[in-house]
Amino acid sequence: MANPSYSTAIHYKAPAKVNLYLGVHRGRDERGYHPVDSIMAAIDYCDIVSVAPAPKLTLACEPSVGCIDVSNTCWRAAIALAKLFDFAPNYAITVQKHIPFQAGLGGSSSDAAATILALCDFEHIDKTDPRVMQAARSVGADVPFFLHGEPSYWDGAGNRFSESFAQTLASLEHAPIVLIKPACVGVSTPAAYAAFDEKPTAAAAFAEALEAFRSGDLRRAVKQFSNNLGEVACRLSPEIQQSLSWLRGQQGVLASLVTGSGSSSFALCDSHEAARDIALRAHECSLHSRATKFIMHGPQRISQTKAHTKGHYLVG
Ligand SMILES: C[C@@](CO)(OP(=O)(O)O)[C@H](O)COP(=O)(O)OP(=O)(O)OC[C@H]1O[C@@H](n2ccc(N)nc2=O)[C@H](O)[C@@H]1O
Ligand SMILES: Nc1ncnc2c1ncn2[C@@H]1O[C@H](COP(=O)(O)OP(=O)(O)O)[C@@H](O)[C@H]1O
Repeated sequence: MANPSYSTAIHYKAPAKVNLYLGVHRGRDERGYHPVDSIMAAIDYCDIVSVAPAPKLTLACEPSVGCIDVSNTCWRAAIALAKLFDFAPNYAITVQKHIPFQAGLGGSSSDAAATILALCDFEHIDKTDPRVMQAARSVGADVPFFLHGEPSYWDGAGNRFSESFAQTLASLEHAPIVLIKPACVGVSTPAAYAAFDEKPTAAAAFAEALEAFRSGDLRRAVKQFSNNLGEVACRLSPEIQQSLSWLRGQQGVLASLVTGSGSSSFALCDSHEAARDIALRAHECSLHSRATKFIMHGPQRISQTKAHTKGHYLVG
């Protein structure tokens, strides 16, 4: 693994997301993207992205995600930002992967956003410059969300900021969440959208959901949690449907849903204890699980000590 000099490296914690509402609509735009209404929130389950100056652009992921070049979102993010701001992307990027991939948790999008933010630090780029968002958008639909990081509504292809719920959903901060994922089951995002095209399912009424999220009443908002791409994921894999049904039957669950294109599902719980108990029981049922909490921000810079302590990374 390429090892950036930790004395000069910048480290970011890159959090995962869940979709609280996802409505996918028929049709594709000129880039092949479906129109969506997406309400996302970040959770405290993080990769660590480290960036250091180097003779040329290099990338390493540990453990491997099977792509360390142009097919990796961090690589694409570095190239896109460098082109827009006219600098040479001579940096070594390393990613400590903790967020499972093909899981609907947006790990690769968050890694890309963290890469962009670290390069902005090195290159003294104003992070509010619209070209920073442009670079994010060019890498993937969910990358712009991570530059904001607060619970928010995105439309277009899911990459156009529409509305923040940071104020109305302030009570979501630190709220308990449990994630579960059938072992060895992943869903490719393009495959999920292709399966949607074959047999589109209608999105839940969005106007009602939007009103509930705006109301500031979390109990009202949770009743509107919905994801029509999750239905597609359940169709593609019976294990996802089974794990979601299992989750729905657990004590302390306020609302549960497949996130994004799957394969993870999540539940907002009535206590951290309930979330931890569900995670333990899921583990006993051979499901991957993680109890954690909602956060109100995207990737955040962390100190060298936190990022790299004798090879162990402090996460979540
Ligand atoms: C489904 C969602 C929900 O948040 O997330 P994940 O499940 O991947 O986490 C997103 O729409 C995924 O966003 P992201 O993972 O960034 O997708 P991208 O890499 O940009 O796109 C991968 C492919 O998915 C399809 N795609 C993506 C977004 C969209 N609005 N319509 C699409 O049809 C396209 O085929 C595209 O080529
Ligand atoms: N930085 C990255 N981390 C993880 N996967 C990546 C990365 N860059 C590209 N990929 C590719 O993207 C695919 C899924 O990305 P991911 O964001 O984890 O999907 P999802 O959000 O649906 O879980 C992986 O199978 C992998 O091949």
